Amino acid sequence: MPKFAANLSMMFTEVPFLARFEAAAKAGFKYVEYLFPYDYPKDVLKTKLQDNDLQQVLFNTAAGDVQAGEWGVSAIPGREADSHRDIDLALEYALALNCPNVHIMSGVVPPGENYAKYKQTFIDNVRYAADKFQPHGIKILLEALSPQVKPNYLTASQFQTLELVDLIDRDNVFVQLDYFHAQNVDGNLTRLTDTLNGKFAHVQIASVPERHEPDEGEINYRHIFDKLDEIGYEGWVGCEYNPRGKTTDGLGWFKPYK
Ligand SMILES: O=C(O)C(=O)[C@H](O)CO
Ligand SMILES: [Mg+2]
Repeated sequence: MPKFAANLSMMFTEVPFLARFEAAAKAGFKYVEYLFPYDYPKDVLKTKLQDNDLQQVLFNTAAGDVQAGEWGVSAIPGREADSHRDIDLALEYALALNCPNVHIMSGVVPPGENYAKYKQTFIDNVRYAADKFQPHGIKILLEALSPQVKPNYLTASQFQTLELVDLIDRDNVFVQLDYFHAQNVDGNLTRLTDTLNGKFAHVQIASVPERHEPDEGEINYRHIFDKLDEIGYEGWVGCEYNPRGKTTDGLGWFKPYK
């Protein structure tokens, strides 16, 4: 049975971020993920996890200058020092929060730029991270983002990310399989799951097309959850969706998994 993690960046937004840990625990979650921890001291977040008996299972490297259109810097040629700084900071937080997975954001490739150079820059920076994280047993996750969410992101297809994982060639680097993006770009989710089996180490879910609770839209998540059980997937499933209304009003789908 899948282990579900509440995504505190998108769920429980009825309350301030630091109150979402308690809200998620009260709703029955034992695991949490969120985009970025860096606005808060490590000990504040650690206390929130401990007080609510929660395990952190994922967060991202920093986004860069979002106002300027950045969404990760690790693929941007010339920004290697920023990438390594972000990776080092992410390692500090992962160790402090006992978090087993870190998603390294690649970045946007502006039209007309040299895609191959961005790709090689990302490969080199992820290898830097993989070698630093390896001794601590922390996994690195790479994610494809659909163009309607993040135009010109380094990878849009799960197959592009799978190629990166193979080229990077490190034992602790895996695909972050977000079924919302996978359905929007690749489809064929059952066979895709078979293709990625052994190469993905985190899953995220949301309905398509609305990115709401996994109990509506064109993906049959009951089937997906059974598929994950069938292949023996032992990672977490991040609930990275925008609730239709009040978060707790939309948790009927979660009841059988508490
Ligand atoms: O956007 C997503 O699906 C993610 O999981 C990243 O964390 C942020 O782009
Ligand atoms: Mg995602």
